[in-house]
Parts: sequence; C-alpha cells; structure tokens
Amino acid sequence: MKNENPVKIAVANVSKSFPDARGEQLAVLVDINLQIHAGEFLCLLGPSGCGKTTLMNLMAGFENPTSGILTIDGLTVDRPNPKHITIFQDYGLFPWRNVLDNVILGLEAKGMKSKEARAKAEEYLELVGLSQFARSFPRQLSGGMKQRVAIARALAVEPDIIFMDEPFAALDAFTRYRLQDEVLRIWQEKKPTIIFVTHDIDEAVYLAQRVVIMSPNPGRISRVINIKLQKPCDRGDAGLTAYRGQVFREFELAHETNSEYII
Ligand SMILES: Nc1ncnc2c1ncn2[C@@H]1O[C@H](COP(=O)(O)OP(=O)(O)OP(=O)(O)O)[C@@H](O)[C@H]1O
Repeated sequence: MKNENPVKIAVANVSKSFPDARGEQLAVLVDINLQIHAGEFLCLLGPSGCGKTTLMNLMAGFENPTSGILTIDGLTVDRPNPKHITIFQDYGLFPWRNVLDNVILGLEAKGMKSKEARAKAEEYLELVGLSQFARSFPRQLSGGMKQRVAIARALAVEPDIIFMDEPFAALDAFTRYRLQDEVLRIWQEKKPTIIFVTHDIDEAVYLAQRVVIMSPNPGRISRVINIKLQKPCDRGDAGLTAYRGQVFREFELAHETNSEYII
C-alpha cells in the first residue's frame, strides 16, 4: 500500500562514524536511505549496537552525519527543532515539580501564556488518564505513570514529529502493553509522525505501520517490512503472528519445523 502523505523525513546516503577508543574512525551507520511520510508510525528495530539511536539522533538533529543528508519538510536537519520532541527511557521529569507543572514546563518554554498552558496541560493529562495525579510529584508515581507524564508533556506541545527511544524498555510487560495501546490511540487521534526505537520484535510489529530492520557492524538497513494490519489489532491476531515470524526469520532467530515457528 502506497503512502499518499508527503515525505516528512528523508535520509539520503547517510553514513556516520565515531572515533573509537584508539581515535580511529568507527563506521556506525553506512549508506542509510529512508523516507518517512507525514503521520507515519515507523519503528527502528535491531540488536544492540546496530545504530538505531544514532539514526534517530541524526533525524532529531542531535548529531550530524559524516556524509549524506537528512531533511525534514525539505529542509536540512542540522540541529534539534522544538517542533519535534524526543521521549527517552528515563522519563526526564523534574523531581521538584509536580505532574501538572512538569507538563506546563514545555508549554511555557514555547512561550505560551500561563493560563493557556495550564488548560492545555490539564487536557493532555486527561488524555493519558492522569488528571487525578496532577498535584503528585514524580517520586510518588510508578514508572509507567512517569512515562505517561513524559508522553503528556511531549504531546502537549503538539509536535509534528515524536522520536521515542526505547521509551518502555524499563517497564514491566503489563504496563508496557497498556502504554503501547495508549500511544497508538493518541497517534490515531493526533496523527503526529512517530519514530520509535526498540529492540523488541513484538513491540515493533504491534505498533508500527513499517518496521525498519537494522543489522550491526556496520549499522545498516537490512529490510523494511510493511505491516498491513488495522491498528491496534488483537495481540493474538494471526496476521500479527505471521509478521512476527517474518521478522524473527529476518534475524535468523526462528527455527522452522513443519512450517511453524518455534520461538
Ligand atoms: N558519541 C559516540 N561516540 C562514540 N561511539 C558512539 C557514540 N554514539 C554511539 N556510538 C557507537 O555507535 C554504535 C551504535 O550505537 P547506538 O546507540 O546507535 O546503537 P543502538 O542500536 O541504539 O543500541 P542499543 O539498542 O544498545 O541502544 C555503538 O557501537 C556505540 O558504541
């Protein structure tokens, strides 16, 4: 299925090297080409060290490529842009500010008047189901709740792109499932472009419309898989299981027996 939306992020012939411990250049990403459409939910999936975070950091403007070019809306990315938001695994909340004030912070930084910022922050806390905890402090919340505050804070500024770097990796499975559903629901409601880094195959196929599979040494894209399923779908959906098998096979983790996968 062809995506009719305009290209939002274009990565063209991008390579990235870092100096290693001996000062020699280590190729971390080689010849990456990728186009991401407006409103798309895309996962970067691969084993540790394959360069997922580096690729996301290049798109977000936290790093510059060694060669090649990245553009967003046709403009070269050379620094972070406040219109795009990054959500990290460690939540990034300010412990001395309560939940509401943490969400307000991003809005005030954008120059929004405090009354308006407060109303907007309340709206987004409601969206992630945390209205009752507006006056709580981060230390009083579970990991999942903290990540929901971080999501509310990110969404409240209504970014057109959200970069998420393994945002649920530190959470227990039940909380992770719930937040995956919440992110899908919010994505469908607000339609930002989402770039989601994960090394969890189930998470990637459940969330993404396209899964970009990366392999290491040096980091490159080994395959892009279109997930042609309604989102969200049942976690036991046969189509989802088939895609999961396809991705596992891509990583050569699956053992085929009578055309079924044992994982
Ligand atoms: N600033 C840096 N300086 C030197 N090397 C770096 C730097 N950033 C990343 N690297 C190296 O680049 C490689 C890819 O790292 P990156 O964090 O992008 O991988 P990843 O796929 O996101 O891994 P993980 O899933 O473990 O987070 C690693 O070998 C890492 O050591």
